[in-house]
Amino acid sequence: MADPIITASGLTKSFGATAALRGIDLEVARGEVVAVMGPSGSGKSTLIHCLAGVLAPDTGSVAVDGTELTALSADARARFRLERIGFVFQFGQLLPDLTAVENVALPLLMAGARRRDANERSLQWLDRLDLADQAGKSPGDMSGGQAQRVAIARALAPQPSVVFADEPTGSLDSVAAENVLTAMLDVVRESGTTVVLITHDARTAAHADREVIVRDGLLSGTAPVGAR
Ligand SMILES: Nc1ncnc2c1ncn2[C@@H]1O[C@H](COP(=O)(O)OP(=O)(O)OP(=O)(O)O)[C@@H](O)[C@H]1O
Repeated sequence: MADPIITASGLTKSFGATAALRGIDLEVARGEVVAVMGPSGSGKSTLIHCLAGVLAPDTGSVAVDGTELTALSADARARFRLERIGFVFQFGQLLPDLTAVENVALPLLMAGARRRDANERSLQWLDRLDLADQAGKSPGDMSGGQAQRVAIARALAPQPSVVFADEPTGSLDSVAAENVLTAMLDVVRESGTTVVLITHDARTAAHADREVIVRDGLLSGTAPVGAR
């Protein structure tokens, strides 16, 4: 691969007697959108947690955007995640007492931005996700799809090297899921952000550039979307 932003090799990870990853090699190109699929319990979440530096693998190495994560201390990995990695979860995990604009500004403030700049950038990202009119609302006063788009704005606003998304539309009905996914991928492709997303849904995976299948802790296949 010409310009991989993620290079993982020989990843293994066990939890007690459970071997969650049993030797995974994976490269992801800069700007690529990769869908990770596979049965429940096959190791998908463990894989993206290792790629994102949330978990340290037992063996193997992970490099993201030129930084060897497996050589960093837990503290240094946490700093790296804050500055360079975005996360979107199935349930947005927005802070309920903050407004949309405050939720999106939070990681910018934590990374050292001034409040005024953080608010300005936060508003710009909300606008890009068609949420300008929701900026002052708290998550409880929005639809599930709107709240998920706020979570996406929050993940993208710090301009991370890679966004990891774990079932980002899994809690939404199919119409809302399609809208949220399309909104996310529009801004992702426009900004050239790399995305690795876990999904059980073939329609969601169809929006990616490539599918990667995980089975029993191993990659059982990888193919460009549309090639199957
Ligand atoms: N923190 C943990 N402690 C113990 N076992 C774990 C832990 N995390 C994952 N596992 C086990 O590792 C295996 C892989 O789990 P993982 O969550 O990576 O699978 P998954 O493919 O993401 O599943 P799902 O699609 O259901 O979310 C499973 O057998 C799971 O029970």
